[in-house]
Amino acid sequence: APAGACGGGGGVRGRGGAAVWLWQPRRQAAGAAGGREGSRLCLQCAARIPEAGAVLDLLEQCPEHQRKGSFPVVVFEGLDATGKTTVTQSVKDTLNGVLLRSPPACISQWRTIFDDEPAPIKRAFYAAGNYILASEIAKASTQAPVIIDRYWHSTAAYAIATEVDGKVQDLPPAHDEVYQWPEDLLKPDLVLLLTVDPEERVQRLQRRGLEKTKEEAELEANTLFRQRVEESYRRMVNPACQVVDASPSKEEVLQTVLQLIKKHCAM
Ligand SMILES: Nc1ncnc2c1ncn2[C@@H]1O[C@H](COP(=O)(O)OP(=O)(O)O)[C@@H](O)[C@H]1O
Ligand SMILES: Nc1ccn([C@@H]2O[C@H](COP(=O)(O)OP(=O)(O)O)[C@@H](O)[C@H]2O)c(=O)n1
Repeated sequence: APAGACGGGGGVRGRGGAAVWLWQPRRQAAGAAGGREGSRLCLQCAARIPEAGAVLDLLEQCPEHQRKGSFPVVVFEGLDATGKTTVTQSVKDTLNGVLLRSPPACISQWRTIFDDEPAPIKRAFYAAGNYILASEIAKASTQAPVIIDRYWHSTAAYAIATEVDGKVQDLPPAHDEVYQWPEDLLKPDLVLLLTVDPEERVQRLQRRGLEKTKEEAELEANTLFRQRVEESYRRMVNPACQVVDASPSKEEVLQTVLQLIKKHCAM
């Protein structure tokens, strides 16, 4: 496998803007983004994991530079239990849309394997998942509105927040290229960031009572980590996230979201 993909200071650059930071020593640990090429190289390095080969095969089957169809593509982002699953389902039903998620169904059975791997490999899995998802978005958006539960912003925000220790002030500065959408990844029309205050979020988590990912357990325990994820979300640009207060009732949140979609997307 090419040297420098997952370790060492590599000189390789992917096509996407976000690719650059995989290769900068300070940022390598997150291995977060790396665009399509970065995640491909990192998964090649992880050849000892059979599933890495399977993800690579799927990635290779997806043409580069996917283009969106004429229907709107709307992404929902936010911490766990902010209401993404609830609202995406309702929006999909209301708009007769297609509901997709990152990572896409074709690789999601391998999540637990990659979640236990070192950060760069884990991030390469999620990054590759976004490029595979882009093919599905391209296809679906020629037929109907596409609603997506997590996409690139999740991959980037969690990776940035994982790599940095400490306070929000220790994040890469606003306008840093880590907050840029990768050039080679299909862009949505609208990204909505659902936010609820920490107490409400913990209550929702408890009410739901599902098993948490390791990272989500940490999120709950670690206020600083949660703040870094949220702040990273807020710094993402091109496209930026529109912040939606998701603390009102499910019906109210749905109405707010539908209004925003109507306002920002030609339908
Ligand atoms: N607007 C809301 N008000 C109160 N509870 C909500 C609201 N939206 C979602 N919930 C509840 O909060 C929990 C987490 O919501 P969910 O949609 O699973 O979040 P996510 O997909 O972001 O993890 C669920 O039990 C859900 O029923
Ligand atoms: N596009 C994505 C989606 C998820 N992820 C990772 O998956 C975790 C969220 O998984 P989850 O099971 O809580 O997601 P939901 O089912 O709550 O949407 C985040 O902590 C990220 O590490 C990612 O990096 N990129």
